[in-house]
Amino acid sequence: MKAAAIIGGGVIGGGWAARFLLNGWDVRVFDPDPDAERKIGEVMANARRSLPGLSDAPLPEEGRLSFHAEMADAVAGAIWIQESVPERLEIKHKVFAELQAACHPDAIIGSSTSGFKPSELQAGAARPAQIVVTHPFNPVYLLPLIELVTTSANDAAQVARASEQLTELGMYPMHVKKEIDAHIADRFLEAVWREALWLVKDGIATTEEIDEAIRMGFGIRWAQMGLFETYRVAGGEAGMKHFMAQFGPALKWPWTKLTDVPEFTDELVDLIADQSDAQSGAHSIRELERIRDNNLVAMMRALKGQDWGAGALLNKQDTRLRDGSPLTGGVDEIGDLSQPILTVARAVPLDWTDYNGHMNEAKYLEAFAAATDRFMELIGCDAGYIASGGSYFTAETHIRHLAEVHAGARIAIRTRMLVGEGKKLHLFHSMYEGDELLATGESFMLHVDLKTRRPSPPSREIEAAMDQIRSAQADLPYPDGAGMAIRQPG
Ligand SMILES: NC(=O)C1=CN([C@@H]2O[C@H](COP(=O)(O)OP(=O)(O)OC[C@H]3O[C@@H](n4cnc5c(N)ncnc54)[C@H](O)[C@@H]3O)[C@@H](O)[C@H]2O)C=CC1
Ligand SMILES: C[N+](C)(C)CC(=O)CC(=O)[O-]
Repeated sequence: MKAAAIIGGGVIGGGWAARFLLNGWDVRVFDPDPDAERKIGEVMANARRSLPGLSDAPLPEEGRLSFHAEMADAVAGAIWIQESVPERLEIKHKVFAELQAACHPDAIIGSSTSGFKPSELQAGAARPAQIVVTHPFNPVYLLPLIELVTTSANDAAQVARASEQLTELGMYPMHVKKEIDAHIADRFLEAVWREALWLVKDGIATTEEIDEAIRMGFGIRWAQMGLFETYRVAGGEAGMKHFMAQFGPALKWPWTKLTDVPEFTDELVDLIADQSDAQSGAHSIRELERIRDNNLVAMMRALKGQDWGAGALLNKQDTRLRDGSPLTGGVDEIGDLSQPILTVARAVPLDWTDYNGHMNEAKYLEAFAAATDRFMELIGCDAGYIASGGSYFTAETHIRHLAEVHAGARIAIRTRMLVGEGKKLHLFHSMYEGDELLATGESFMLHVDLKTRRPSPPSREIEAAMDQIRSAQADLPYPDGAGMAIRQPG
């Protein structure tokens, strides 16, 4: 089991703790705040309902979380140390000195700093080469980008190791080789924030109007294509050169206040805080976090469907998680066939839940359909076979709901083949959380010729795989709840 030490468990340290824990790492926290344990507990509750369901593959089991009164204790055995203490250079230097006196010299020390250059963090350190910037984005448990900023003190092997660990955590390490204050993304965010502050100060727009201007338009566009790709499209058929020729001159017009910052007078701070209260004060911060997480999960899962941007990254992570698991391969590769076969193992995504606060009925069919697809693949009815003209069509389905299922629940589906002979395939799926039976789904399918759209016998290989499963499962009793119909109560 890998261990990470979290030094500073506030907004960002808490998010890092969740990212590591939910990816199977043990996490050891040091934070002098007596409320740190409660705060991380609340971040974990949000993360547990949102992060695991981003994946359509099984995540490792959650790691163990522990809190330590001494920094030296927290770093014992840690191969990754993530510093997320307040953004003050003298505090960070003091923390690095204490850390390096106690931690393993090969452990990576990543700093969450939003603005300091790695050379500033490394200055005066006992082992400068051990320290890199790993700048995350809030919420760290959902957003993949990490700006990995290094100096010439950091060797290539260390940078590769850091990138590898971050990738394993489902993140997107972007190696920023040329250090600069505030890295890449924060320079951008600061520029936008400065401009917004002027718009409020000058009475042009309220905080709410500015947020609407972002989220009703270019914000959605940025989330999927960024800036340059969006502008390339906006240049029409002539592309980027035409876009630059048309809109470049406006950059010199007096549209922006650029690097000027409005004075943070009491008046300006009150104006912005009051507008923000009027805009969002009906919700607590935890409620806003949950709304944000619901939206982020829905958007990222939509991008998964397009295999694009952050969604493409999630798909790659699913492939890594499935690799070597019993959820890939054919009948000869998955081992014991004598028990119901594991066909799905995943967490329930937030966007599978509904107004009743539990998994929507349509999603049971989606989960059981995934189990059927996996079973078809297992017996040889995979993408190649389907492309050659054979497949199965479902003729009848019956679902029973036996217990409530909530967002983040780690479910497993085990599948019995009740009939697998000739063109007939009759499956009985059981959905569990741990040992608790949550639902069953029964499907009757017919093998078809995709050209004639008529029932037809499957290939010899599929018949042989079904024979193998049938004989391995011959002694299993007929499952409880199979072959039922809806009856009149009483
Ligand atoms: N809040 C944000 O949106 C982002 C912040 N960051 C960076 O993350 C770092 C932390 O920021 P936040 O989490 O927002 O701050 P925060 O104020 O929420 O948390 C800081 C935590 O550090 C603890 N702390 C203070 N002195 C400590 C020490 N000597 N040893 C251990 N813990 C100590 C505090 O008790 C507190 O829990 C900063 O460097 C910041 O620039 C990075 C990305 C986004
Ligand atoms: C405001 N901030 C500079 C601390 C923001 C970040 O560093 C990244 C983020 O999450 O927006």
